[in-house]
Amino acid sequence: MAATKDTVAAVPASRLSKEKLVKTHQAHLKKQDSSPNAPRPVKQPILSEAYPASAKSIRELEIIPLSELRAETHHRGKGVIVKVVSPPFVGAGAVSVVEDEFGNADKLAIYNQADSSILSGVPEGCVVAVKEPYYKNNGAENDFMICVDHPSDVILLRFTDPIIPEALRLGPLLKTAEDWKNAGDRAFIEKDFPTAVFCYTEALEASEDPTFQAPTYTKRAGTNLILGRYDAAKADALASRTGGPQDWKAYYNGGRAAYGLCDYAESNTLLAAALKLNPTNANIQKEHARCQARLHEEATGEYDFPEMLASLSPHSVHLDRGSFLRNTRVAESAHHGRGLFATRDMKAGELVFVEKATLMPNQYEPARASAALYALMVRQLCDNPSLAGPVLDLYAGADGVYERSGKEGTIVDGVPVVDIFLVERIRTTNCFSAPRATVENTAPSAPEGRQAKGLWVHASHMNHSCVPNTMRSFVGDMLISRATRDIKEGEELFQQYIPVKPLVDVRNERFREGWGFDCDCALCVGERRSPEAVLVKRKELLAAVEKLCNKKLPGRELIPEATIRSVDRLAKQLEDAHEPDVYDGIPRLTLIYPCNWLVAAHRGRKNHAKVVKYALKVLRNFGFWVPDENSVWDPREIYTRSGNASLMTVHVVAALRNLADAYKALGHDEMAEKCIEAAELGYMMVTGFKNDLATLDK
Ligand SMILES: C[S@@+](CC[C@H](N)C(=O)[O-])C[C@H]1O[C@@H](n2cnc3c(N)ncnc32)[C@H](O)[C@@H]1O
Repeated sequence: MAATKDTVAAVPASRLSKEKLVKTHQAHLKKQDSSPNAPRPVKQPILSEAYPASAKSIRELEIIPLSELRAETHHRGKGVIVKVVSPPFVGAGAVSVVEDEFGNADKLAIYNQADSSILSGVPEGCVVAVKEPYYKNNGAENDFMICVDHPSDVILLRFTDPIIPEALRLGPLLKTAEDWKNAGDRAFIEKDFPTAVFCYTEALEASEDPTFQAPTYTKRAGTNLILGRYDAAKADALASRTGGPQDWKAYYNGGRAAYGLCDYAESNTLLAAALKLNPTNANIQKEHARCQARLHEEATGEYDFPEMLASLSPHSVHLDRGSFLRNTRVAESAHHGRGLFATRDMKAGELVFVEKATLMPNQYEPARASAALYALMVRQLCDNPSLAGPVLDLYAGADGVYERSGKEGTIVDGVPVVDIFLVERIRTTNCFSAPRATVENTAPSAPEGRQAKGLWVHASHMNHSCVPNTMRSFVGDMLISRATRDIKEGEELFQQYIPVKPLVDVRNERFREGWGFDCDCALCVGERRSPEAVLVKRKELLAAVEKLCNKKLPGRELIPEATIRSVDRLAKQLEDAHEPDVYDGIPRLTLIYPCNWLVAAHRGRKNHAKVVKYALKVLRNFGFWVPDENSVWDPREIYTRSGNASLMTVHVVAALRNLADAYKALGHDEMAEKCIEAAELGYMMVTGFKNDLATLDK
């Protein structure tokens, strides 16, 4: 058990000796050598064990010897400085044997370092500082280790850092700036990019000569670009300028780095400066044109969605596209905290916004998707501190659920403070599941399929409603949001967090568990007006009708008239259990399943008039306006005349399509055509762009 504020844990009576530690470690290393390419698991944080990242500089902490570490204790206000005396054993983290200035040895486990960090493989001989270390038992009685969960709690010290105690000091390994630069070049050629960055940094520290510094900055910029450390690459590129005509390279690299950060406006400025100095350079021209295309998408929302879909492959789900966000803005919400709002009127079906994922790993394996997103979030926050602003600002649960120090994302001791428990809370509260492309999996009966998990910062500001005015879909890592009804400027935009369950208490249980809220949408508020006895009755009738329907599935067999009559009877009872004053203008979700079943059963028997009857009920029960054969109506009116409490789903599209088929069979061609047009508009809301309704059958 961890020591609390009131209890002080004891210093362990005995610990493993250095000899024993090294011997066991070497045995582990031997095993590792025999399977060098084993995949590295991700150690995902357990939120109930959360503790904050150190927000202090190592220079503010009291440095203590390893022998003073207490078991199961977070040593607040303290730090240790140790030399790594073994190669690392690399698994979910990197485990090494370390030694302090007094000759005490211990085990150090460093987790959550990205491959781009030199600390992901903690080189033997380096000296590190662990801030506010967490010391814990490792199973056996005298087996302990320092466990570093937060990546910013461990700092690689430069060899010349005066904080290193005399006994651990090696002095600089290499003498001159030129030596370090050459070492960097060698590491670069060997593709050891983190070491190359380290060596170029030492080279830059060792020389003040601008004619040496400029090309070294250029080298480090290029290496950081390869590592995806775009903030650092941009800073290095700009630092490499000399004021001469060769600066085109600095602007070019800076432009590429800004592009990597999806800051296309800045990228455009830098690339334009590069072009000015070197107008005929084909690489700059190409990057500049690419940047212009992104700016065009951001400004207009013009995308070639079919081409984007066609470009997806198992290796490529990250689309090189800009985000179109200008129809929306973040502002305070009457429902909860911040929300997303319309900045202009939008028509049903129109693009509300299109957002490129802030972070989405190409990992659709259900068992790995969450861990992969978590690992990517940690890596990117370490590698590109400018991301911290938008990502760490996201909602992470009610105040007090997880205390922030306020230092998260700020640079302390040269690295951004990254709190992995906060990252995990933000992930669970804000991430979306995304299929490779929504259109590939829309058949109403299709199983959910493989989904990646991703973070879309802009979309994350949207609150939930069970009867939302927008619908999201995906093509690769692009989230497409479309209006499901006409939206007025200034209106709050809502989305469904998860598919809503028919029973009000069941679905709200999910919202409470996942996000800590009770929904106050028109449907939930309305349904809660039903007396408890009626809620119970509906629950029972729903269970009974589902049981009956599940016995025979209309897609597979011809349903006997007697069974249809039984389902119809129960559906009628269920319908009667909806009070007209409560359900005026809101969906009756418990009726969807039996009505869909009845549509399919009657389709199987070619009872077209009955198909029309029950498909219209499906529309009604999703809260939509129901067209009338005897009146003049426009297909868009399905979405525009339905009030503000309809629930758009692929079942609505399927119902409209079934209606169209049945009307056609009955000789009502005009109704059939209008229903098809309405279905096509609805299918665009569901899939994100215009798609052939026939893909519904795949
Ligand atoms: C992804 S965030 C949405 C943005 C959030 N409102 C903010 O202030 O940043 C999800 C959180 O918003 C809140 N939320 C979302 N929809 C809500 C609703 N309909 N009613 C109350 N709270 C809601 C919940 O606390 C949920 O955990």
